[in-house]
Amino acid sequence: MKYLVTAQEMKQYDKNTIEYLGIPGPVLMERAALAAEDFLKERFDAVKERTKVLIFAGMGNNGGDGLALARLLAADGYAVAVKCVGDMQRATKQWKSQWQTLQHFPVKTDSNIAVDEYNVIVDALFGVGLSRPVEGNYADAVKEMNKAEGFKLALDVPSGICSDTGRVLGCAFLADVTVTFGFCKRGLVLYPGAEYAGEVRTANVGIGQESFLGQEPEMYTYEKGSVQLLKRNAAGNKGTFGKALLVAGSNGMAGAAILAAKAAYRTGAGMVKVITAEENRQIIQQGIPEALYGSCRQLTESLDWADVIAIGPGIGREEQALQCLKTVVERSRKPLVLDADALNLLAEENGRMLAEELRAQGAEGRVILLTPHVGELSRLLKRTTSECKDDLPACAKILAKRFHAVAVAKDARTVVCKEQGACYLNTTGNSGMATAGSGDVLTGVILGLLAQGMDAPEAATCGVYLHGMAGDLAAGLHTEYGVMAGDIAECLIKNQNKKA
Ligand SMILES: NC(=O)C1=CN([C@@H]2O[C@H](COP(=O)(O)OP(=O)(O)OC[C@H]3O[C@@H](n4cnc5c(N)ncnc54)[C@H](OP(=O)(O)O)[C@@H]3O)[C@@H](O)[C@H]2O)[C@@H](O)CC1
Ligand SMILES: [K+]
Repeated sequence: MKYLVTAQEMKQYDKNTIEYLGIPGPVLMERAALAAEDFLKERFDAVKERTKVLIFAGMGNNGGDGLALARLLAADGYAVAVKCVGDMQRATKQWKSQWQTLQHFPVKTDSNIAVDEYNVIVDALFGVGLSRPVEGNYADAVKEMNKAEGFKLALDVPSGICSDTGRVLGCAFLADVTVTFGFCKRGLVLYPGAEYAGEVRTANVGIGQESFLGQEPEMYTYEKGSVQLLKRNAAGNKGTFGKALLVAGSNGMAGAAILAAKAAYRTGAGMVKVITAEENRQIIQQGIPEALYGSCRQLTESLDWADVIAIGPGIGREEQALQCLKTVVERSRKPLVLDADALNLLAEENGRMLAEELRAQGAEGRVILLTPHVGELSRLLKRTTSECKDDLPACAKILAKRFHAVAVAKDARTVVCKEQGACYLNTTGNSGMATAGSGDVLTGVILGLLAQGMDAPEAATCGVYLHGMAGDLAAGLHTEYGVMAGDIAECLIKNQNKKA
């Protein structure tokens, strides 16, 4: 597990480290600068004589890191220059102290620095202290850095990227690599920040879990290779691995049901039964002969049969779909995944009572998982899609609380939230997965994991991770252009623990 922090959390952990653990701020700053220097040496030591480093320093402690890095590099024999941006009178105490020390080292700091003479550009304008859009001299500096041709390194956060949301505030530095200090910031993983950050290296500067003082970060992700599936019972039979009921596919939408059912099997479910429109019988039985088939009339008895249920992929919004949803909600209390049109129906006026019923069931302890994409989320929360996109974790949390459920908010970086506790942000997957049917596969994956007895939050996080890994494998075979949902289902669980 890897923590992802907000600016406020990071500042609190800095403060705890200094005030409670007794490690002085200048020590942390020195370690931050040393970590950045280590990285540059790893890349450029072999061509040291030809490496000229230009550091743009703001007036906060991020700028202080930049000054400390300039000193370390100069002492190591690199050609270094520093361009200060901002009013030195207003610089932080640590900045001023770094500036004084720097005067004893051969670092160019005068005003006539020609940017095109440097082949490494370091951005130390703003870190977690960015509080408003970048404008004026700062915006000019960002543009100058972006225009320069050299290798681009950001210290802590690319300037202009909001550490919490990954949004661009005004304009932002486009880095090749970001060396971030202590913990990875959320904004380096969320888009568009992730694109501006380039490759992210998280450096240990002496701020660790001891600095939480009981307040853990509210977001985490899985590192590649860290996801564990439930151990399979060698003596098990198909009943051992769970009976998964899938209500999916209206007339003409059999594909959604096939994809989800396939994904549930590929993830390890023992038995999958598909309840779908009568017209789909033949195509389902040909498309996935391993699945049991039932018509909508057999729904009630199938609810008794099932261990876990998913409803939504391809069901449409017609009366029959609403009736199926009503039956699933009212006639069963078994773990339930709601996706696609099941969510749209809940968001509509004639699904309002059903949504209320579901909320009440969630409050009484029914296991509910909701898997909306941004559009479905916006309908459920009655917010615009850009409001949801701009702060997906916050919106997912609202949904989880409203339904006392696990919310899986799907986007380029999918978020999983429970009512209480930390959110999971997924980092596997690629643009190839933005393709029809990809969400149906995810529903099947989560259903398959639930069927095997995984608890709901874990099935959601693990499911999203595995789905993304399968998408990455599929992109390896077909490129991000060529991935189709069926490829994702085919690649499930193959080498899911392959390291990056
Ligand atoms: N604590 C520690 O010991 C450690 C800290 N570390 C480092 O410190 C960094 C955080 O430092 P920080 O808190 O000083 O904030 P930082 O990002 O430098 O910027 C603040 C300055 O920018 C200004 N400002 C903001 N937005 C602006 C805008 N749009 N346009 C113009 N000005 C703007 C803001 O002005 P103000 O808002 O106060 O008017 C203030 O002057 C952190 O990212 C890491 O690199 C590491 O060394 C590890 C140990
Ligand atoms: K920076």
